[in-house]
Amino acid sequence: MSSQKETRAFEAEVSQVLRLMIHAMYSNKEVFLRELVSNASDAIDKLRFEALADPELRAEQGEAAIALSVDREARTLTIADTGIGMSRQEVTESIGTIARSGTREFLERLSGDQQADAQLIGQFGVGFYSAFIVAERVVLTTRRAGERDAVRWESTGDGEYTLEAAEKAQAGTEIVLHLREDEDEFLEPMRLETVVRRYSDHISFPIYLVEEASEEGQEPTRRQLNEASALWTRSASEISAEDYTEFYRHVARAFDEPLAHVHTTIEGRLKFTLLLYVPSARPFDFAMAGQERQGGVKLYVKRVFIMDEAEMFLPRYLRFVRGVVDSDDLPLNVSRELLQDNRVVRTMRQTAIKKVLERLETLSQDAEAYGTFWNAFGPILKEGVIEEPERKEQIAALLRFASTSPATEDAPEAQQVRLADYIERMRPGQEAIYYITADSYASALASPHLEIFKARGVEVLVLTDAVDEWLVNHLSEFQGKALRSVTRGALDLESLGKDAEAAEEESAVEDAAEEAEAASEAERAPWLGAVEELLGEQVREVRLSQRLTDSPSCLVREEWEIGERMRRILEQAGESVPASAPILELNEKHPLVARLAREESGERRTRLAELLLDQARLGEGGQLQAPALFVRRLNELLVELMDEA
Ligand SMILES: Nc1ncnc2c1ncn2[C@@H]1O[C@H](COP(=O)(O)OP(=O)(O)OP(=O)(O)O)[C@@H](O)[C@H]1O
Repeated sequence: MSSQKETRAFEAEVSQVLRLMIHAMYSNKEVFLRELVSNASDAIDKLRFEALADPELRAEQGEAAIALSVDREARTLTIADTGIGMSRQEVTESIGTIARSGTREFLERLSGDQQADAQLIGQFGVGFYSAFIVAERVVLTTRRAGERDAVRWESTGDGEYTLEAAEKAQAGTEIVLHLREDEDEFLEPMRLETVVRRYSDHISFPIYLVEEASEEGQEPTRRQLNEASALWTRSASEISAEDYTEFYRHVARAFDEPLAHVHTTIEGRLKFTLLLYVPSARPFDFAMAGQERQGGVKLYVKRVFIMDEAEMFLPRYLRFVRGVVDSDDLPLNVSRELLQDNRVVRTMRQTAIKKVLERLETLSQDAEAYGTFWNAFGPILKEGVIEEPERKEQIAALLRFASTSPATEDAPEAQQVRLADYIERMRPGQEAIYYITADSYASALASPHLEIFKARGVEVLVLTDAVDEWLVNHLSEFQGKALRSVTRGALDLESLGKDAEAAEEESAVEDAAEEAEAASEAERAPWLGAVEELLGEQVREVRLSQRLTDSPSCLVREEWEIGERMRRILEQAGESVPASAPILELNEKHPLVARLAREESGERRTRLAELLLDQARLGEGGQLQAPALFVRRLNELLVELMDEA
């Protein structure tokens, strides 16, 4: 390895983030210490873990501790840990670049508006770089445990850094902050103590403040600032709300206020502790589909850190949960493979699921907090209905939907209606829970399929998340009431129930609908057969509609068929979906349909029939194979009508 000093440029984004961060975080500058202590604690965890299997590393372990020391004359604050340290390559990778995918996404979201960006960075956090809020120069010396050579990284945070070989007796990392002019407060022991107690009391290892001796020749003294016992091992009554929050921020690498936590120790045949949190915001790198983060919790075995993102302790649909699980029964040398099919893990997982779902139930009694949760993670929780059929009913009770009878008028599209609310509001005699799936609330509301429901005052749930298409396939009923799509199957008007108060207003609508019903029950009008023939394989059947009151036509599918939206979602995901012809329903009361029924010219009948079919396709958000043809037919018809007028 070269011992020469080399100068390198930061990735362009680093300088950008640094500038922004110093500006944005200044009002809360003390958090730099939390960040550095949090990294130090992670590094000690990692060394302890690696040392389990490696006696050489064990020999290198010093006292697992973090030391803060100040040099008043030099105006420096030093944070030293006895953790795993970093190799030269690790330093370049972790400190010189922005490696975390979340950081990239964060940068993409920057708007250029300083204030908005400042807020964003506040939620995001910046880890190591936060040192530059208070330091004009940072010197990091580190030696990876098991390696001989140490490396020194130095930067003033203005676009470049230097790297050079160094000596370091103890494995670990030492960060010297050369404080900016106005930052003398961080040379004060009292100030450091307050900050450590506020943000880092939960850290499992001792954090010492090393104080210069008051008289020359004397040894420096050291004082422990934090409690230094793993937070989850303490009893809940001894842990303040702030401690819980700061611990969450540490384990989840998050900056929000968690919405809720579960903290429980089970002592029986197995002994384990769970400290699990429900975050209030979705982390930046929490993508919804594709290469999303696995989720999972930190696994400790008898208080020793074993792994991050241990996903086997929670199901996929709870992958937003963060926290720690600590088992007394697993072996310290446990591997990911071993955890996959393990009795201890299964028990811990079942307890975790039960506790988290119960906690969500309690949380749901607080509409505001639950709304925050739902907006961040609702679509993920919905996966539970699909993933875990045994708990389907329990999870379904936690779901919230938008509805045609919104809970709040100013945000009608908000997902706030519980299935139980819906059932409570059902009209007497109404048999099913009706829903419509669509790309947006607005497009759902404009759907012709909703006409009869609107006319009858029947509430319909509006499902706009992609996962809803699967959800409804797996949730065929709730509390004994079937879930039924308004776009599927034959509609039995009786099943919509009656509303005694609105009976009179309804009667006109009902009369019309009943007439249609009578007509469809009576011998099928021959013109329908003729239209069906004209449209050929494009439709399975043409029939009179009970759904429509205003629109002339709509498409309907059978319960078991793949709907138009599901087809689009699957096709976008690159899956081919076998074509199936829908049923075309026509509204006999509509003048265009009436005209179609009595039209004698074969050519005009074809044109009208095709137009009504295309309109129905557009009405459900589908695409026309030949939009130009649709336009031509429409124009021809308009011109003819103008001529007639
Ligand atoms: N004291 C340390 N000892 C060993 N490695 C460290 C230390 N501090 C930082 N690192 C390494 O540098 C990486 C980047 O640290 P940084 O604090 O910038 O981000 P992070 O810890 O990954 O995430 P966050 O921004 O949430 O803190 C860490 O993931 C770790 O690998």
